[in-house]
Amino acid sequence: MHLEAANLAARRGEDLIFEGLSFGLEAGQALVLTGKNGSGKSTLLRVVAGLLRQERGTVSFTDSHGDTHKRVGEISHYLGHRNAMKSELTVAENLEFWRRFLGQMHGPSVSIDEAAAAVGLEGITHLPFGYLSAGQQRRFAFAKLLIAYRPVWILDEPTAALDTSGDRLFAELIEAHRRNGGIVLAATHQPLGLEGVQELRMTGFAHAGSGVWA
Ligand SMILES: Nc1ncnc2c1ncn2[C@@H]1O[C@H](COP(=O)(O)OP(=O)(O)OP(=O)(O)O)[C@@H](O)[C@H]1O
Repeated sequence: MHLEAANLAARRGEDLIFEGLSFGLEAGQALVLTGKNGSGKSTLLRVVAGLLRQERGTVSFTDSHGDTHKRVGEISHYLGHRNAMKSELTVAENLEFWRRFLGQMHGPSVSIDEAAAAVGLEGITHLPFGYLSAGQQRRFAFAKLLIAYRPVWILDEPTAALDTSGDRLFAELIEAHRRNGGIVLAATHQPLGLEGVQELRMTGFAHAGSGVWA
């Protein structure tokens, strides 16, 4: 399994945000994007997820059978700044919608109740999503990743609005995904507490450098 980005460039409006950006991730590996506000982290994640068209370059995913997919969004979960849930539907209705919409790929997935328990919120899936606190909403947005398997997780500020126990819990769920051979690409302003991840420091306006997470 392999996620490959080669020579990517992306533009927002008139500005070239980055160019010549390449990385490769094998099963179990994670890449964390860091950098100041506006440096292009969300832009890169959206390009990889297929939500934004790149100016140049390619993104591809090769599965465990050696088949290459150009539409990485189809084999990915994308957790953006917004939670992608309807406020007026219950948590269970929202997650059921996503389960049906996403369909099942071969790989580990759990029931809605199990996913709620995994994010520490069992027993409240009957509530409208809009009734929940910001942290509870973020936890259920993350539960979406557990109910339908996708090998690649693309996460934009996944721990925004979370308390300390939520931070730890998300780190454990991400690590479990990696242990199962999953690939993670995440943007963050704070360390996610993940083991052995690579870091890509985004600098914006076509200057990006890479290093190793300290
Ligand atoms: N729709 C848009 N049209 C024009 N410019 C945009 C658009 N969206 C983002 N930008 C610009 O692209 C640049 C990169 O934005 P991006 O959201 O990728 O940054 P980021 O590193 O994720 O920031 P943050 O840490 O604040 O989330 C910024 O200068 C931003 O103003």
